[in-house]
Amino acid sequence: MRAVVTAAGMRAAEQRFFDANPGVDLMGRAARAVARVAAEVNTAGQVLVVAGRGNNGGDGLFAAAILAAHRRVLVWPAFGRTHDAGQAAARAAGCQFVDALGALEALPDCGLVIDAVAGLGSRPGLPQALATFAAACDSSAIDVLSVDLPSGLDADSGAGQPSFRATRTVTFAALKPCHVAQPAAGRCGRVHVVDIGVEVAATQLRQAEEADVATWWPTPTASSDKYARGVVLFDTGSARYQGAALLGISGALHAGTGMVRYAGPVHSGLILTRYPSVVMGDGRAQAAVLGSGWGEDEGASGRVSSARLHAPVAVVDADALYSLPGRIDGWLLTPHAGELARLLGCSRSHVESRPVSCAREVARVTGATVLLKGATQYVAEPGGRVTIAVPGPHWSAQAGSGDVLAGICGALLAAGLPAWQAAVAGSSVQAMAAARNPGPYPPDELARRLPEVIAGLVAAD
Ligand SMILES: NC(=O)C1=CN([C@@H]2O[C@H](COP(=O)(O)OP(=O)(O)OC[C@H]3O[C@@H](n4cnc5c(N)ncnc54)[C@H](OP(=O)(O)O)[C@@H]3O)[C@@H](O)[C@H]2O)[C@@H](O)CC1
Ligand SMILES: Nc1ncnc2c1ncn2[C@@H]1O[C@H](COP(=O)(O)OP(=O)(O)O)[C@@H](O)[C@H]1O
Repeated sequence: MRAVVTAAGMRAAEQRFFDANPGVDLMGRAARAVARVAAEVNTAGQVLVVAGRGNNGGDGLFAAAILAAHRRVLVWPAFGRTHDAGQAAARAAGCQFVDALGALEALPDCGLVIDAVAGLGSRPGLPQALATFAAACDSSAIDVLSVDLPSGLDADSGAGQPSFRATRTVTFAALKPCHVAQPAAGRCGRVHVVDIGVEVAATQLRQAEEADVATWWPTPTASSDKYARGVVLFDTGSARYQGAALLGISGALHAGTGMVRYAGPVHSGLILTRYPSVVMGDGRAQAAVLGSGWGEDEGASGRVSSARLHAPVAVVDADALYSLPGRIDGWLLTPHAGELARLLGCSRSHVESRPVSCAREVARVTGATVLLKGATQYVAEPGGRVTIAVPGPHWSAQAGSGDVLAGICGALLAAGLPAWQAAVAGSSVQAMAAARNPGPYPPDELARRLPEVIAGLVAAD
């Protein structure tokens, strides 16, 4: 699990570090890390460092000085003034200083650009000269290494802004929200989190890693039977959305559930032809999956109440989200941004600009865990902790992916995982299956790829 720290949290951690370790050269540590990754990305070519006025520029200038020992380094102080000591070090090391025009002219002869314009202090957007330069980097496809974050992004949000687009980002001590929340995260490239000695406190926002999913995944033992592994009761689908029932069941079976019961309106012939192990009708279950493919069904609250008679907890998806039976501790809600907006009575764009606080609010009010689906998948617990799932490629943005995901989460809930782990593991494993099978697979085909991903995960654990 990786901590995700806001700019204010990072500055506070840095202050605590300096109070305890006066005189330690943190900038030197940061600069050495930048130079090390720069040398990994591009071993010998000319390097162009774009340096801003603040400490981020200082990191870039000291890195320039280190790199200049072995190769030609150009420095563009984008605002004329830069960090004084950093500038002196870069000059002493023989870096050549250029202006905006010189930087643009030199670009074709460079193998790497280091973006050290702004980091934690970055305001959204770029001034014109930098925007022109960043666009030139994009169109020349040169490697860009951003220090702390691509300048122009806001450290604390996932909002897309005119900014540098990095191939790699070197950040310090912990991830920041812009590294993990889309669309900003898509501009960071591969993110290296470097330990520079600054300790960050445990955070309420974290990002899960594959190793977490491997640790949590329920694997059968010699004493397992179908009931011990968990029974999932599905009431999903409708005459119009029959496929939703098949997709959810596929998710649960390919995620390794002990048994599936189906109590929805889709004809048994259709279900059993595809999945002969499904037991038709109600019965005792460890978790239910409700709502996928219901449509605007009149009987929603009756269907939710009926499921409560058979299962202690449920995954609540799609149209069942609007028929919640009061406080539902231990349950899992799986809205996308539009559905969460309807639950909160606000606009979709409001949810998209404040995903963490919106998901937290619904979790707090209902007592359930909320999995907010989308390009970044946030799992908010009633106590306020939010875990971001392992990210995956955007091919998964298609009708039916959410139905499969509800089924996977149902299997994990039935196996006994707490709702937040079921949500994080379920959404992560779906993303991992998509990442290991790049391309436009239909959601049911991707569900069939889950077993090989899960087998690999549990074997590696
Ligand atoms: N905290 C730590 O543990 C450590 C921190 N370290 C480093 O310090 C960095 C933080 O330094 P910081 O506080 O000096 O702010 P910083 O990121 O340089 O930004 C301010 C400058 O940027 C400018 N500017 C802003 N937005 C802009 C934009 N969109 N486009 C263009 N310019 C923009 C802004 O302009 P102004 O507001 O003055 O007009 C001002 O000049 C941190 O990210 C890390 O790299 C490491 O050395 C060691 C460990
Ligand atoms: N941009 C994206 N990148 C990756 N995955 C996405 C993206 N947008 C949506 N998804 C995935 O697609 C699914 C969409 O769910 P949902 O909107 O409920 O669709 P449906 O109800 O049709 O199955 C979610 O599971 C989410 O994981």
